[in-house]
Amino acid sequence: MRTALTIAGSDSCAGAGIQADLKTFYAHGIYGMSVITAVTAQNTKGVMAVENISSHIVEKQIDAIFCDIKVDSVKIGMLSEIDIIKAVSSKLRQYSPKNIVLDPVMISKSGYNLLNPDAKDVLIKELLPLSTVVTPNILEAQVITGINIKSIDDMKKSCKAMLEMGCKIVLIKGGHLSTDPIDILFDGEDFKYFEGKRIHTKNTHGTGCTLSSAIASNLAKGYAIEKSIKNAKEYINVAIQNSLSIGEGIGPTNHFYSIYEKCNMIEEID
Ligand SMILES: Nc1ncnc2c1ncn2[C@@H]1O[C@H](COP(=O)(O)OP(=O)(O)OP(=O)(O)O)[C@@H](O)[C@H]1O
Ligand SMILES: Cc1ncc(COP(=O)(O)O)c(N)n1
Repeated sequence: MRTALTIAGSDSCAGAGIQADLKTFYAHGIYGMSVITAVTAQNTKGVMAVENISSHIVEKQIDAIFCDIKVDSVKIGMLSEIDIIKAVSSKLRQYSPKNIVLDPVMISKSGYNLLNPDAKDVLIKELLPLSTVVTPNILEAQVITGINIKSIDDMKKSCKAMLEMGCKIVLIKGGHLSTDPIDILFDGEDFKYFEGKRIHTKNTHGTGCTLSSAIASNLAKGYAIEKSIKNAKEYINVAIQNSLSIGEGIGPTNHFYSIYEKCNMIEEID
């Protein structure tokens, strides 16, 4: 059984964060584990409150897992404070897992700041270089690089800047474009484009979390990065197509056991 670990915040309505990640791992046939960095009180309408977990307990959760279980892939989501970012980066340096997918979560779809702005530079310095792939959305890429993104060319410039800042591979997601979404992957040499048709729904709570944990699931199975992203894009498409109109706000993506059968992703390849 392959395993994946999410290091992220809890979302009480389970559309994003730890809960979305664990559902995604399960749907891929991966044994999912979690290190909780914050507890958020949120629903489809917004985030009402956040309580961070102490960096000491974050470290202890990471130790508890790595000293006992082989971890094939790590996905990192919401880390809101400097001491938590430092604790996670130092523990990941200690255990050096093979695959790390960093989703640099900053602001929720409902507009709540999930990263303390003071912690941005530490996130960049400590976690960008440690990660196998970093998956910012357009706004996050803008905040990280300072490059305003209005076009595909701007996305490419931003990709290059992210590599100069220490990323090994970056995937800038185009969900927030006004056109059909296009995600761009850059490894320092080639650009790869993942194009899709926009699904017209307001229910996209947790799309970024779902995509990054689907990438982590595929890496855990042994797929190379490009194939992992291709599979993850198929997964997020089905999850958005079947997203749920529960609650009054931005509803969640939906996860099915059958999705991975449909995408033929049950096998482990190495
Ligand atoms: N309406 C849509 N139709 C099709 N694909 C979409 C749509 N919205 C987002 N995506 C895809 O979903 C993935 C996540 O992209 P997005 O830009 O929404 O991430 P995000 O803003 O980080 O998400 P989150 O707000 O959950 O953190 C990308 O692959 C993107 O192309
Ligand atoms: C705990 C947690 N992590 C991540 C997100 C981002 O997801 P979204 O942008 O869809 O609100 C969130 N809302 N909550």
